[in-house]
This record gives sequence, C-alpha cells and structure tokens, in this order.
Amino acid sequence: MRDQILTDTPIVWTIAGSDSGGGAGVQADLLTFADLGCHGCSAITANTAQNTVEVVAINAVSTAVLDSQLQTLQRDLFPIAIKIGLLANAEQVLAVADFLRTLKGLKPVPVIYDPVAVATSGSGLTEGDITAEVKSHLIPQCDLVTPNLHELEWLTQMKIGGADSILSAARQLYIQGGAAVLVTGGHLQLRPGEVSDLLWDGYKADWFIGREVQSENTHGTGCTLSSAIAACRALGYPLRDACVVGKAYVQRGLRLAANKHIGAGAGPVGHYGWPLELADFPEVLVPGETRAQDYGLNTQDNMQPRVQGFAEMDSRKLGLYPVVDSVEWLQRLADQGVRTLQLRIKDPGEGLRQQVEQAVAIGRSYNLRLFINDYWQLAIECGAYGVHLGQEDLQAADLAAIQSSGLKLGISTHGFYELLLAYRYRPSYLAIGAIYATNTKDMSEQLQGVQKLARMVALLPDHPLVAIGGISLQRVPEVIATGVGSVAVVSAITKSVNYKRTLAELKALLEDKHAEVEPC
Ligand SMILES: Cc1ncc(COP(=O)(O)OP(=O)(O)O)c(N)n1
Ligand SMILES: Cc1ncsc1CCOP(=O)(O)O
Ligand SMILES: [Mg+2]
Repeated sequence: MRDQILTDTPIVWTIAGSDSGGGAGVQADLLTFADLGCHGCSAITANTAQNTVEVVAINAVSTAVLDSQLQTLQRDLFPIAIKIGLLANAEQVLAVADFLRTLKGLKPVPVIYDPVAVATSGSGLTEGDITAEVKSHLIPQCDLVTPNLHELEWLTQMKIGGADSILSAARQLYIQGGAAVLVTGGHLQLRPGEVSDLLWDGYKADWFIGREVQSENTHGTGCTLSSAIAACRALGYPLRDACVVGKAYVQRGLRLAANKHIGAGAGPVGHYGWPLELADFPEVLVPGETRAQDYGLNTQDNMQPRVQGFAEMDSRKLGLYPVVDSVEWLQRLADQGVRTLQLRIKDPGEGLRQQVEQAVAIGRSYNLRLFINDYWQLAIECGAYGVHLGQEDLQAADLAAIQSSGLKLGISTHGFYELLLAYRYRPSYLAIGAIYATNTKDMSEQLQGVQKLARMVALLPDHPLVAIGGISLQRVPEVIATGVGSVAVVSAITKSVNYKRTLAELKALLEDKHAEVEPC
C-alpha cells in the first residue's frame, strides 16, 4: 500500500449500486461526500435501470468486476471510511466481507452499512436471498448498520410495532453482528409529526427526534444518511456526532427539495451542503421528559422529571473567563478587573466549604459572575452566582434544586451530540471543548478544533457559548472569529510568566462593553 497522498481531503468509498435516475445509490453517495468535504470513490455493484417510478433491472456486476474496482482503489486511494449500500447477491456479499476483513487487518476503517435489499415500493433489489451471508459475514465487518423498519424486520425476523420492539430488535441485531445499529424511523411515527431514529451501540440507547417534512422527494434518504455518517466519521466525528449531523443533513435536503419537481414519482432528496441551522438537527431525547414514555424510556420508578430553563445570563458574551483552582488566584484576577471566573478545585482536602465561602464573598464584593465547578450543593448553600457541571454530572446533580435556587448553570459539551443533549436543558451557558490539545486535563479523545466550533456556534447564535481547552493568547483571534462570545482559559493565565501582562492582552482581545457585568 502506498502512503496516502491526498491527506487534506478524507477519502470515503461507497460500495453500492448505480441509480440511473440519479436519486439514490452511488450518485447520492458521491454528492453527499463532496458536499461534506470528502473525496468520494465508488465500487459499483450493480447498474440498476430505474427512474422515479420504477425499478426495471438490477444488472449486477460480476464479483471479478467488483473486486477489480476494490483492489484498484485500495492501491492508491485508501479509505478513511466506507459506506456500503446495495449488494446484489450472496456472492457479492461474501466478496465484500472478505475484502473488508483483509482491509481492516491493514488499518481500522469505519464501515457503515445501509442494508438495502427491498425498494420502498416493495420490489426486491437482490438476486436471491442474501440474509444469511449478510448476518454471518458482512455485518460482523461493519461498525454501524442503518436499517429502516422493514430492513430491521428482515434482518431480525421480528415484528416491529412500537418503540419497545424497535429497541429489542436493535439489541438483537447488535448481539448477532456486533455492529452498532441506527434504526431510521421514516416508516413509523411514534408521535405525530416526529420522525425519530434510534441508536443502539451496545451500551446506550438514544432517540434522535426529527420533524416530519411534507415532500414527495424522499428517494435516496437512506443512502444519503449512511453516506453522510461515513463522511462525518472520515472527518473524525465520533459515532453519535456523525449520526446527528447525518440526520440534519438529510433533513436539510428534504426541506429544501420539498417543492422541486424531478420525475413523475418519488423525486430525490436534495444535497445542499453542511447543515448550519438548528431546526434541521434532531432533538436528543432526554430521560425524564414526558414524551420519553412514547419512546419506551422513563420506565424506572425513580426517574427524575426533566428540568428545563435555568437563570439567564445578563449577556450572550461573557468575554474572558479564567478557570482557577484557588481562592488566591480568584482574588488576584478579581483585583485585575476580571469579571467572569470559575473556581475549579480538583483536590479538595479539608477546607472545601471554607474555600467556596471565601470565593463567594470575593464574588460578591467584586460583583463577579462566579461559577463553582462540580460542587453544586455547596454552590447553592453558599449562594454562588452559578455552577458549572460536566455531562456525567447531569444525571447525578439535583437540577431542580439548582434551578429553583436561581443559580446560573453552565454545562460542558464535547461535540454535536452532547451540545444538542445539553441544550435540551436550556442552561445559562454551554461550554464547548476541548478546542485544542491541553495539558491541564486529558481531553485527547475530545478535541474539537475551530472549524467544528464555528459550526456549533452557527447552530446557537443567540445562546451564550464558551470555548475552552488549549486556548493561548495567540489562538484567541481564531477562536473569537468563530463567533463564540466567551473564552475560558486555565494555563494561559496560571502558567504565564507575567500573568498581569497576559491578562491585559487577553482582556484587550476579548472584552467589549457587552461583556461587562451589569451593575446590580
Ligand atoms: C467553562 C468550562 N467549560 C468546561 C469545563 C469542564 O467541566 P467538566 O466537564 O465538569 O470537567 P472538570 O472541569 O470537572 O474536569 C469547565 N470546568 N469550565
Ligand atoms: C477543564 C477543561 N475542560 C475542558 S478543557 C479543560 C482544560 C482547559 O485548560 P487550558 O486552558 O489550560 O487548556
Ligand atoms: Mg466538573
């Protein structure tokens, strides 16, 4: 294998059928890859003859023709991710499974399989039954399978009637093949107007709730979704982020193509670039919300009802937001005129309450926006301005108590999925990190970068957002260029050889009149 030359643009393959009508299959896949910033390659399994109203022929290629495409691609254009669509017969399934086994032995590659076997019209798309080969050979080589409800029934032989049966079947499919399962919900609305997908990755079930779009142009949605997920995986997005961005990309395509007329039947879903509007993104179902019952959740008696809506910040832009680990640092920075601060004590020792009390007293006398990290009970008891919690704290903390005490709440997020999840609580601000590599905390698996930050800021232009992680004085300009209104820093200040000078430079870059605390 040669070293990859085109390293700037991730290479994604589709192994799928050509749709002569241009709405689905390889044609939809390549449009999707290009739209999301990837270079697409294709290995065509079948030259289907179809238009928007009929599938006339499948025209499978021989396994030799398929294999020659795969081997040729592998020699020069090694994939960062692969999407698999229509495999036209059992021989092709076995050939692709064998190829993937060898390829993945060279380098791990995420493989997303959209198990296309029957067209929405009901006509079979394969030559003969491929069920056994798919289940025993192909799915074990895949990382994610994206069946719709018919395909889920086909692969599990289970009758799907509601949320519980969707989850049971997804679990069974996972146990059979070891791949995560994203069940797409286009064929069954569990609640009116909601088109929801279930992700089961062997550990956690997540419902991604989308809004129904009235459109005839739905052809190619499954192909487009699985390709968008493959593209996002190639761009380095974790599975859950890839799924929510993929769903948003399809939603945008449905919405913007709704009034187009292409052909007499089901026209193609559109391909309109990166989704930047929150309305296209699914809502992540949160435990404890009323409608979770309809999605088979909230079955435990001790489930806390969801709390939503925390005290609002006085400004969308908090400007400079130093995070420090002692009352001494707090005092120094307050003396220098910093107005938003966080006390983050990771090694509490004996006098934790006393430190929080002292911090709150400083906060009061300098009129600070003072957040206490982790210790939400102490923050409430001592009357802090706010509390900052991580994702893992959301289930454990008493959010109702934080809300009723009137404290502001900041929540950490690490990517699109967590951002959407945390936003469901409508906290006072959302933190996004780690933007860059940092020595302050091990965040190596959760680096976001400024491009992703900009895309997340675009989703919530009016909500207070804070960027954190590895932000130095030199990096501040490119961070604020994303539109984020607040920048949290630890080592840029606490490890500076001259913190007063660094602080003055940071403030000059970050603070404008909107970032000041309004006088009480
Ligand atoms: C502003 C801000 N953003 C993120 C964090 C991280 O908080 P958390 O996820 O709770 O992790 P720890 O800080 O507890 O390690 C933060 N503290 N502040
Ligand atoms: C607490 C925390 N949460 C995400 S990154 C981070 C550390 C930020 O520290 P630094 O500004 O020194 O990189
Ligand atoms: Mg914390």
